[in-house]
Amino acid sequence: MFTFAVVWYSVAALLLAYWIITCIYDLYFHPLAKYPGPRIAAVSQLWYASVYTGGNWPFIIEQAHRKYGDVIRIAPNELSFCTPQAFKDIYGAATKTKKLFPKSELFYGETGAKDTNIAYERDPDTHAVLYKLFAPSFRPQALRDQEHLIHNHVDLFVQQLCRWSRENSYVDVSKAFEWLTFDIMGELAFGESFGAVKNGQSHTWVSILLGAVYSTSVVQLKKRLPILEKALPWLATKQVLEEWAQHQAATMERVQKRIQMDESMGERQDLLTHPIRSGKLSAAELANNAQVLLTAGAETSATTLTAITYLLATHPGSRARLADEVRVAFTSADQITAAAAGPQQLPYLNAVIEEALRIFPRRRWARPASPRLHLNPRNAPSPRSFHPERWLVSSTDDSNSTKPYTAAFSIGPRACLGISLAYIELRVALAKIVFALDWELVGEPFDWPSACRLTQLWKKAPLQVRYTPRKDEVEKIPVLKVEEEP
Ligand code: HEM
Repeated sequence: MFTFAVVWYSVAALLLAYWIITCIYDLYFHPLAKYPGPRIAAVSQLWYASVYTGGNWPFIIEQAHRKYGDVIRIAPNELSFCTPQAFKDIYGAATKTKKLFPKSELFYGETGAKDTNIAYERDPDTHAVLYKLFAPSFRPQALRDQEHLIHNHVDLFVQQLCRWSRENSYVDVSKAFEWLTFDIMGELAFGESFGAVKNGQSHTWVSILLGAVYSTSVVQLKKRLPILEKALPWLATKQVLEEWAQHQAATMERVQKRIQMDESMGERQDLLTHPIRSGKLSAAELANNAQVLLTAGAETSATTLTAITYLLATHPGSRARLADEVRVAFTSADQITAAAAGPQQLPYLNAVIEEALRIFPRRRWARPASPRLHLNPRNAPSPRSFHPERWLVSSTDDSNSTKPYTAAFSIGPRACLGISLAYIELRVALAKIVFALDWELVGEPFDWPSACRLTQLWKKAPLQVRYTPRKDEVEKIPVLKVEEEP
């Protein structure tokens, strides 16, 4: 007799049979079956999802590459590569024999007009239009014109590092560098700083942005696990949704203000000057792009500066060598400029920056070649060691050593638009801090990189540092010119 129970059992048995057959197919007959990797990753998205949501993505992917090799299967239809050649093939520009490898739709989801921005846009033609609008603001002359703003922020920051260290006995640099870089990007994109360094605390706009980015990492998985799409409204709390709506409104307000300021800015240019004057983007599109410029530009530089601080504090020999280089090259802090801190002038400072970018690359990327290639021992011997000297090998050296291949800013048509700006910030900030201050970690030593988690962006573990002025140099640094936050 037909009962509901029989129907349910039959449906369950059919589903189970279907699942078993799919697993057998994925494991033995799928076109990717020959690639090694965790067995569970070959048959389901669950491995990927659990690794990603736990924040340990880079560490586990690196371990998996160490265990299984240079090409590994990380999901039923997905491979991860970690060799320089694969990186060049995947990220490089299209050629006569090679098509462009687009950003993955699994990563960015669909982009409609509402979502389009320079970093997320997948369509090459639409991206090219946006690129033409934003690129002029990142050209060398445009950046040179804005460099003095960066100096104002860095000079104030150096003074504040001393003040905070004196008053609180340490500074959590994981936060402090975010204050600095978001203030700089706020000034360069919205025409006004967030005033976080001045006030010694995060601005609400930034806290909500970072909070939302960290807490919505699960959104990244909705294309892989469609069930999440239905569950998302329940996963995000009412408060998060309300805060996010307020944040969007505040972004729009800042952009409207920036548009109104445009005429009074005269010759002065910033990152939005060209897109605004082109008249090709609506206020909503400008706001969306400004937000992505801030996130792409500030969090990345802050993470790199925090990583450099940790690496130098734990490698006193490297710090002493860097201090020697900087303190011999300059007799006062106002001689320090991005050009005067370039690779020809300060090779060791630039080697330190490259080495930190190698060890602690930016977040997970939208295509399958992993930046963990930086930690491939065939690319960089003893890859976990901080060894800036590996960047000082010259092409005329007799030894067999070569510089590692790294691509911290990516390559090809979707490479970082802000690379020159990033180097200006990193060189100026590092040179000025090293010139004026000494520093030491506070508390029990710990492995800071392993305590950080990747949830879309790096969620950095607190890093407590005590700064002390080197002689009287701090007093010589010009005092701040940053406007008060209204
Ligand atoms: C240490 C600092 C930085 C690092 C390591 C870094 C790294 C990267 C990487 C790896 C990408 C490619 C991402 C992908 O393929 O998914 C990228 C894209 C981008 N970055 Fe940066 N970045 C840094 C600083 C900056 C700064 C200061 C800005 C200035 C606003 C910026 C703006 C952008 C933009 C707009 C894109 C998207 C480019 C496009 O798709 O055309 N970045 N960055």
